[in-house]
Amino acid sequence: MDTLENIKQQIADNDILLYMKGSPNAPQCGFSMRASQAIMACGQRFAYVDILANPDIRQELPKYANWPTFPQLWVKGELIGGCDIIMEMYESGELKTLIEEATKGAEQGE
Ligand SMILES: N[C@@H](CCC(=O)N[C@@H](CS)C(=O)NCC(=O)O)C(=O)O
Ligand code: FES
Repeated sequence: MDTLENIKQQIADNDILLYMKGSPNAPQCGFSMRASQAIMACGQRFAYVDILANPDIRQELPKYANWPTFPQLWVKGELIGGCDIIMEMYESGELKTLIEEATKGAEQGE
């Protein structure tokens, strides 16, 4: 599968998906660390892709997303944003609501 198809598949298959540097348990950059910790604090399972281990995705996703940096949080096929937006939404409580809503859909078998 080519990289763009792979990206589209990942976004379609995972209701909550974080593209990041490293993993939630071993983030490789402060921006990815803060973003993954905020999402973990919302208490739901989420998928992630380590873009340091996938340089083709690191190169292609910013063009597809029209968003130049990592991390990138995608919920239900839509780009939510990067670290700044994730932290703002976390602090206002919006992130928890968004993540919980996205998980509810999955439980109903959508
Ligand atoms: N203000 C950004 C900070 C993220 C950022 O600047 N990321 C940089 C450094 S980790 C990046 O992804 N650069 C492109 C790259 O490393 O491929 C946000 O809110 O997410
Ligand atoms: S890897 Fe240097 S700022 Fe993210």
